Amino acid sequence: MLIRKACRLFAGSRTFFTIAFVRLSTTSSIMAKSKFEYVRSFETDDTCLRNCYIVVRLDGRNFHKFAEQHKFIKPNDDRALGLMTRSARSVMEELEDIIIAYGQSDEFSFVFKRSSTWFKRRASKLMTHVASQFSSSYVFYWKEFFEEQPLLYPPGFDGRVVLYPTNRNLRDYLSWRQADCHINNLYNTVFWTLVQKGGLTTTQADDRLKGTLASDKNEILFSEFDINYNTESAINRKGTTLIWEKRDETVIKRMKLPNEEEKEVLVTRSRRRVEAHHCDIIGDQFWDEHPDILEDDNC
Ligand SMILES: Nc1nc2c(ncn2[C@@H]2O[C@H](COP(=O)(O)OP(=O)(O)OP(=O)(O)O)[C@@H](O)[C@H]2O)c(=O)[nH]1
Ligand SMILES: [Mg+2]
Ligand SMILES: [Mg+2]
Repeated sequence: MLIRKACRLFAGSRTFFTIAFVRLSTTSSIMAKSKFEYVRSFETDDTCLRNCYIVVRLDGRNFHKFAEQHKFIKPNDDRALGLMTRSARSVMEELEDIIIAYGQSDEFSFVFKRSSTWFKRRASKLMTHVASQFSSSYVFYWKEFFEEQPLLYPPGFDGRVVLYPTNRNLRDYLSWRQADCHINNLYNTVFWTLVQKGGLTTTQADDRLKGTLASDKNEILFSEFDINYNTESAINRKGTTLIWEKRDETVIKRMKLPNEEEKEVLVTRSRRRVEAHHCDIIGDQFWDEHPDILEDDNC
């Protein structure tokens, strides 16, 4: 009522209207904010424990079907592995504090350094950033690897966060993933060799391999197909490990010194780059050769 009167009195004064409107709307939005703000307390604290390595592992959703529909080569498709590695590289380059990543098949694990304070160590933020950067990169770079094969539908990746307090725990985690790569790849290699070269049906190949040990599988490959498993592609046997490494880079620069003509000079500088390795990470050699990856347990 009072406001309406005041409005009539000051009709024509734009300033008054503006001030009154701003005051009213501010008051009501403050009231609304305080009324609704309690919902924030429903958010749970998902801060990762300090001094632990934070591992985010992604895995392709229903990639059995995705691989069939996109005609992935069996048992290993270099295009698919290349695209996974390209996407993981993009995650490492875009997101801070990832010291090492390990991938095989449709999965990739990313390890954040122990002392990372990125996103206040909030598990959900870390995981969703990794998953979304990886997924969008997978789609973005698809054509670079699959050329004529169209992407038929948007792929998805699930994510989980696991904390490892000691260097031994972290190394054992990575060893577990590499052992999984080895077991699956040996099985898949023999299975598809029996089918593709041995003429067995998939059911017959499955039956033939029931109860066999790794040594039996190696023997089948060697004696029946002349294949030495140890000389098969390291990417497939060992998976892909990505780490940051310093490399010297030489570029040509045009320079002009006072009282001299402009000339081209070679400039060498050291740059950090994500490098891929396809080697054993279970033994000590890799870790001895790259002592900067792990932080001291006693820090
Ligand atoms: N042909 C072929 N298939 C692949 C390749 N890489 C991954 N795959 C497929 O992706 C699957 C990945 O296995 P899982 O992650 O255990 O299973 P999934 O079907 O993705 O199911 P969820 O992860 O539970 O959603 C494999 O079983 C293969 O069918 C490849 O290079 N070639
Ligand atoms: Mg999967
Ligand atoms: Mg998987």
